[in-house]
Amino acid sequence: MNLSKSRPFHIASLLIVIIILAGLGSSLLKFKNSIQDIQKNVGTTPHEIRYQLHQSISQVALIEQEMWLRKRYSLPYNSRSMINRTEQLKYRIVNIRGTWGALDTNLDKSHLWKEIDEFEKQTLALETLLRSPFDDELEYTRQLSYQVLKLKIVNAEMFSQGSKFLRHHTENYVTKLSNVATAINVLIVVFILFLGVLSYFLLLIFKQRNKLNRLSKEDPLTQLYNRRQFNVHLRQAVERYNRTRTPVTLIVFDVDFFKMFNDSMGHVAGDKALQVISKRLASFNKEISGLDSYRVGGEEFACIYSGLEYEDGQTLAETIRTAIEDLSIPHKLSTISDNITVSVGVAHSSQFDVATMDSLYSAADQALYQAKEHGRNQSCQFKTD
Ligand SMILES: Nc1nc2c(ncn2[C@@H]2O[C@H](COP(=O)(O)OP(=O)(O)OP(=O)(O)O)[C@@H](O)[C@H]2O)c(=O)[nH]1
Repeated sequence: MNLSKSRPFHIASLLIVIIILAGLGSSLLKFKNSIQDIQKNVGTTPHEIRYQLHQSISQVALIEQEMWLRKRYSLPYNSRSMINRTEQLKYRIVNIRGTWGALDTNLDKSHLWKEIDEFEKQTLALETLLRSPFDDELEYTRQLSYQVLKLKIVNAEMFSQGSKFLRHHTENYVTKLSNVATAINVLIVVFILFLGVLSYFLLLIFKQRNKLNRLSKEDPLTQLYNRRQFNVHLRQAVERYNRTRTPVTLIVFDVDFFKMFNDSMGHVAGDKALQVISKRLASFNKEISGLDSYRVGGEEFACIYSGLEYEDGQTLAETIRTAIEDLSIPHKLSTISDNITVSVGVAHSSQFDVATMDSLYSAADQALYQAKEHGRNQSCQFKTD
């Protein structure tokens, strides 16, 4: 994977994620507002309007009833009580206007305003009549009954128009509500899909990252740690030694006469032999806690072990050397054995006042050279002068 090429892809993915999240956020906000809107315009406000309309009906019914009682018991009509009732009706009209005004609807309300105006006109006419002096009681009673009747008729009309309007309005909102519900369903599906796609891409990115991370540390032929990781670990071990005096043993070894092995057996067999040796080293890593093995060159390997004393370094080197010989990989052209052997060099941090990566590595390499010089298939410890 080309990292420089994948950067625009990552930026684009990030932008898409941000846009989708922003879209989801604003949709949820709209959804919350819609719910509040529906609550107000389908619940609270229509309920209040219905209450006001019913109140006006009962108020007019009370006026009519009082008229009838006054007629029956020959009481005066233009009493304070009757005038009070019309005043309450006027107050009711103000409330009716207010509640209708608060209803947020896209339906035309103009005919409702006309009904309310007419109702108010008839209420005022009744009030004027009640406040007016009269001479002819019979005629006055007739006019009053007629006015109450008119008031009752416009009241009934206002009530029926209002109820009809509220029914349409509610149906309208229920449609809107079902649209909102559909939108929410779509939103949920989109969100789930988005989460699915996001998880898939995240998984892909993590897998790629892990793979890249592993490849940057691993030797492709043997799956041992590579030279780069060897450098990192050796630097850390040496720094720790200089800080805390935790001893570091460095073992480097090289297959004997490997050129001849390749020449006689072929490169593929050479590769296979390197893999078999590496597998044995990998099992050492598991068996000996704190030991790490590396392929540091073509047929050159290294082991780092922190915590081992100087005297035990060569014992470990010998263990590794004999284990490789015991693999019994036939080497026909070797002049020292029938099988593949290795020569090993060992260096120990205690051999330096201030150890460095280079000094330790160069010491182990010198010891390896000594092992080769002395006939191969053996291990040598670095000797200080
Ligand atoms: N098959 C195979 N051969 C490799 C690989 N890397 C290096 N080699 C071979 O390892 C051989 C190393 O040869 P030399 O450095 O001459 O050492 P040698 O033949 O092992 O002899 P001494 O080290 O002196 O015992 C070369 O022929 C390289 O081609 C690899 O990955 N696979």
